[in-house]
Amino acid sequence: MVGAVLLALLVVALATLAIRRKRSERTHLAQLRDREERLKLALWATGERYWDYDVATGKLHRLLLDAPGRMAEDAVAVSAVVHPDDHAATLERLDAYLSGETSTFLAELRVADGNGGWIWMRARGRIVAKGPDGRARRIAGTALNITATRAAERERQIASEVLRSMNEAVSVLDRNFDFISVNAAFSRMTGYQESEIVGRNGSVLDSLQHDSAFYQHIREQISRSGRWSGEIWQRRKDGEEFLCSIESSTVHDRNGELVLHVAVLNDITQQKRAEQELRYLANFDTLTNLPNRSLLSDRLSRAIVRAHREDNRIAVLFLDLDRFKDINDSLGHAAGDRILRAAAARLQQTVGLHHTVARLGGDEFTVVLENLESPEDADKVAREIIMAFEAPLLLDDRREIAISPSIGISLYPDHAQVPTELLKQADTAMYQAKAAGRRTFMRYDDAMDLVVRQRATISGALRKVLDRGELHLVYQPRLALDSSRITGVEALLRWSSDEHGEIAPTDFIPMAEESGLILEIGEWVLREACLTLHRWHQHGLGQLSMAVNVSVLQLLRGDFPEVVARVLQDIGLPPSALELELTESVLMANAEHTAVKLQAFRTLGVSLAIDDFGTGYSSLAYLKRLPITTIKIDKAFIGDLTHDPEDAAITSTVITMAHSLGLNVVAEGVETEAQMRFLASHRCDEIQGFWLSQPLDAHACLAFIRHWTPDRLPAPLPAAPLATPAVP
Ligand SMILES: Nc1nc2c(ncn2[C@@H]2O[C@H](COP(=O)(O)O[C@H]3[C@@H](O)[C@H](n4cnc5c(=O)[nH]c(N)nc54)O[C@@H]3COP(=O)(O)O)[C@@H](O)[C@H]2O)c(=O)[nH]1
Repeated sequence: MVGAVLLALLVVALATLAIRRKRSERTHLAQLRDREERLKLALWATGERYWDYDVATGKLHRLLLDAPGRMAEDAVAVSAVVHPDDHAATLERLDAYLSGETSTFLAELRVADGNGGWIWMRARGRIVAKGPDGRARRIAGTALNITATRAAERERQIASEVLRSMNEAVSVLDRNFDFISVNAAFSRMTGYQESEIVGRNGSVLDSLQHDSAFYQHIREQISRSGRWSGEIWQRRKDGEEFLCSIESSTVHDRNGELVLHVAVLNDITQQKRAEQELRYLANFDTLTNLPNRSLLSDRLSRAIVRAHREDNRIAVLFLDLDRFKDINDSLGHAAGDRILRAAAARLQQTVGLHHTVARLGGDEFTVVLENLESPEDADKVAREIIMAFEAPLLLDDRREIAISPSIGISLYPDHAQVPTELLKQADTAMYQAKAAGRRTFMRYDDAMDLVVRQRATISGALRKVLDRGELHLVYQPRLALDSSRITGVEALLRWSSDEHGEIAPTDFIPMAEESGLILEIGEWVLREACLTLHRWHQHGLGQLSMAVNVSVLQLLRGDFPEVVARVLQDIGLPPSALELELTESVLMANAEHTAVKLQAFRTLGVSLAIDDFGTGYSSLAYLKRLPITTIKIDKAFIGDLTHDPEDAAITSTVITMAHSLGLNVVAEGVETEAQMRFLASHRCDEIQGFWLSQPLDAHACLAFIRHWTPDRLPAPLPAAPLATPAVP
């Protein structure tokens, strides 16, 4: 009985155990299935694939999973699925892991995709089983398809390589305009290295040329429209500002969300500067910085359009500096340039910045006055300009120079409607202002055109003057004040034209100089004057000398000393009987060259006089270095000698100084006895002028000299009770 009970209990216990085992096995199986499901889900979710590698056989067991729950398993030889090019590298990785060099097996390799292609996998694994010898038997792990990631990475690498090698500076900024990356060109351009600028805001480049609202506005525009291009000022790391052309575009993600701003920058400062320089050169005169002819005609055209619309009047003032050529020749071109610059500044200062002042070239300037109420307004400005030039121009720290302008005025709509005509008429009026004695202005009128045409006709007639024999000489005697003796005469040229009547030398000599005809005419004068003197010598007046005027062109001509020598020789006149009169400007033109020429005349025995002394810019100290024998004080000083203490002072000083240099002094333009007395009392050597005699033709002059008696001079000469010179 006890046995039966024990047996029954045993059976029950065994049955219970069996049931429990079954239950436990079921639970275990269920857990396994659950884990497997989770593994499948995890593998599916991560995209990873499970693999198990048998080290001894080289077989690879794989779980292939396409969708949750759909898992297949295969076993393949490694060599059959791994790309042959990746074998060696993969085995190296495996060795590194198995030797303990790395803690995990990790390799990227190409694996056959089953369709004849290859996919890139990143495999990771660990030893899951070891043999009794402790060596790895199985390694298991997961593999992830990284084909797309690798392609993207490669694209990213190529893109960044391209960026790096680009000449244009490129920056990538996030949606807040913080820098994410920049290329080397960007660093070169801005001075910021990538490490310094990444994370900082784009505003770090904002310059002070624009206010912050300007930059903010641009950033808003970029955010709104996704694109922006334009030119803005930016600032480099060292603070230097530069003009930058920027092309900015925005990159969006797949959902259309703004991700990045990419900006391509170009430093266009130099390019703009070059453009500006070109524009400047095309429109401005580089010497004075005033508008040039091209910009002037543009501005004048616009002014005409405005004046037409608003029914206004415009004036064009054409201004030329008096005797600028002489100054330029005598003081040199550098000084001439300084005068032009100073004159330009004086002009602009006088008319104000709201009126256009332009330089047309040389010493010609133009002023455009707009909104004039009457023509007299233009006269007023012209007068102001002339007054402004009363004060000398500053040449440099030590030197100043007095120069006056002559101004011609034309008016729109009164005289012309187009810029070229207005300029031409103002030019014509300016010439009339010059002819009227310089340092004055003239308003254009139609009669002036006639004068211009006459000038052209005269200039044409001048070419035939020698052939037609229309030239003749008159002679003005010179008197020595100490001996009351006629010492000689000055030959003065006259033109009696059949067509045009008597033409003054002041009108035709400049034309002859302009055309070069003065060379031929000058030689004729020289020969004619020498012939006359030779005749007079033969008439027993052997002490007389002849002064002949020489123009700059004659002096500069290479063989003038030879011409003079030949004429004297041809005629048989002693060189000492000839005096050449040269103006200061003639002497100062090309001073070095001139000095050599002058010496050649002195070697020949010809005397040299400086004509019109005091009107030029030479000093007696300078003239001392030239082989001059005589100075002729200009009639401008003599005319006012008796009224103007300054002229009296200058004249007496010049006489004293010239004597100290051993020079003979002749006073020109003596018209009154009072002047003659003053000059005699100040020991002037000789006089010439209407008081003694007008210029006379050869016959009359010879008669005058023959009949000259010294009793016309009161003897002894008393000291002149005239203006007291300020300088002894
Ligand atoms: N290169 C050459 N120049 C010449 C020649 N002949 C004359 N000239 C120059 O022409 C300028 C004007 O000369 P002109 O009209 O002959 O006048 C001269 C005199 O008539 C005048 N003069 C003389 N005395 C008086 C006077 O008392 N009062 C007064 N108001 N004028 C007077 O002065 C002129 C003399 O000038 P200068 O030569 O400076 O002595 C004149 O610049 C001539 O030089 C020529 O052949 N070649």
